[in-house]
Order: sequence, then C-alpha cells, then structure tokens
Amino acid sequence: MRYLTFALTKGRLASKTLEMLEKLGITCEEMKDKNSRKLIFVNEELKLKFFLAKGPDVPTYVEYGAADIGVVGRDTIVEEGRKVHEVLDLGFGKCRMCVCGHETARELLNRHELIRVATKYPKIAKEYFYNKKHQTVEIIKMHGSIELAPIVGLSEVIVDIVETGSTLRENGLVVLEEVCPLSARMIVNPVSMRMENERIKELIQNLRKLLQEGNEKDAH
Ligand SMILES: Nc1ncnc2c1ncn2[C@@H]1O[C@H](COP(=O)(O)OP(=O)(O)OP(=O)(O)O)[C@@H](O)[C@H]1O
Ligand SMILES: O=P(O)(O)OC[C@H]1O[C@H](OP(=O)(O)OP(=O)(O)O)[C@H](O)[C@@H]1O
Repeated sequence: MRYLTFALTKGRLASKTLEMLEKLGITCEEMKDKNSRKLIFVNEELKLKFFLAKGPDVPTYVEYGAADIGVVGRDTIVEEGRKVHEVLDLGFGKCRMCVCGHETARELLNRHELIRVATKYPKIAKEYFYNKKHQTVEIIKMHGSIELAPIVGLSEVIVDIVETGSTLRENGLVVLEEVCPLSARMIVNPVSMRMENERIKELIQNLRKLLQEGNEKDAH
C-alpha cells in the first residue's frame, strides 16, 4: 500500500483538522510537538504522511500531486484557482469575505465610483467588483494587516476576511458588503482521486458521517 499524503494549512486550521482526524482514529502524535522543526510526519501503521504548509501553497502541492489531499480555506482555493477537486466542506474555519471600510465609503460604493481596494485576495476582489457588480476599481495587492489601508488612506475600502468582526470594530471600520461565506474545505488531487479511490472515498464518507453527527448533536 502506498502512502497517502496530506497537506494541511499551518495556523488556525491545522489544529481543527487534526482534532477531526483524531476522532476517526487517524492520529499523528509527532505533529503535536510545538517545538519541533520537523516538516513531515508519518503514521506508519495507516500509511499516511502529513505536512504543514502556508495556505496558498496547499492547492499547489495538491495540484502537482505532491500531496494527495489538502485542507485549506475556500478563500485560498478560489484565489489560487488550481486544478483540484473540492470534495468536502469541513464546517470549521467559518468566516466571511467582505468589503469593509469607513461608513463614509458606503456612498462611494453605491455611486460605483472609481475607488481603490486593498486586499490579499486580488482575484476574488476583481471577480466581485468587475463581474458581479460591474464596477471599475483599482485593486492593490497587500500581504497582511489589510485593515490599515483605509485608516492610513491607501485605499477607500478593503476586501478581507471577517470572523468575529473585532478587528474592524477596534479600528472604526464596518462591513459594507458581503462577498461570500467561507469555511475550510478538503481538496483532492484528480489523479489520486482515481488511483486511490477506495481509501479517499472511505475517508470522505467517514468525515461526512462525523459532520452529520456533529450537526445532529447541535440541533438537540
Ligand atoms: N479570523 C480569521 N482570519 C483569517 N482567516 C480565517 C479567520 N477565520 C477563519 N479563517 C480561515 O482560515 C484560513 C487560514 O487561516 P490562516 O491562519 O492561515 O490565515 P492567514 O492570516 O491568512 O495566514 P498567515 O497568518 O499565515 O498570513 C483562511 O484562509 C480562512 O479561510
Ligand atoms: O473578524 P476578526 O475575528 O477580527 O478576524 C478577521 C481578521 O483576522 C485576519 O487577520 P490575521 O489575524 O490572520 O492577520 P493578517 O491580517 O496579518 O492576515 C483577517 O485578515 C482579519 O484581519
């Protein structure tokens, strides 16, 4: 049996992913050591390998088959546009992609003015403004702390992730428009999906069952 390799998103999604896999009896003790500099972890018994990568690199590993399976936010899947199969909504990492700014920017959006949009997600921003809203804007690619842009006058609005809304609140900004809801997804390499169909299908079915049980528990 060959190894199945998982690429997990480093950071807030990784622990949730491991927690979920653990419930299915898929464990990787080595991975829990926070001080370790090790990059790849092996479960010999189940013939599985795991590695942690930066979110935007996860679909790349999966498209090229360096990983069979990936766990990554939907924002990153859409932004990267890689050839991968999105097979399951894992239900965690929930947040929203939004257009945000000062309340005063609402008027500029309504009037479809030529405004600047700062974002880590230029493709999502372009799709939203150009194809959905038919509004011409100037998109400025940034790499983090996007909320700074309207505060220091780099742009009128931002397109960014909103989870609790506290970053916006603490900086005097508001959600002006919602682009789309987001959550963590499981993605699969198309060739792996065919070659390892049995094992991957079983994993998807087990995860789906776990999610359903979770939903039923929440409803009671
Ligand atoms: N509050 C949040 N901020 C950012 N991402 C979130 C949040 N809540 C859920 N997510 C989801 O978690 C994914 C991965 O989060 P991660 O910690 O890698 O975010 P990041 O801030 O973009 O990464 P980095 O800190 O490496 O720049 C995001 O792509 C998104 O789908
Ligand atoms: O609505 P909230 O719960 O406040 O979460 C949203 C914030 O979290 C993310 O930033 P992150 O902490 O990942 O840092 P970054 O801006 O450097 O990407 C995101 O870009 C927002 O800034």
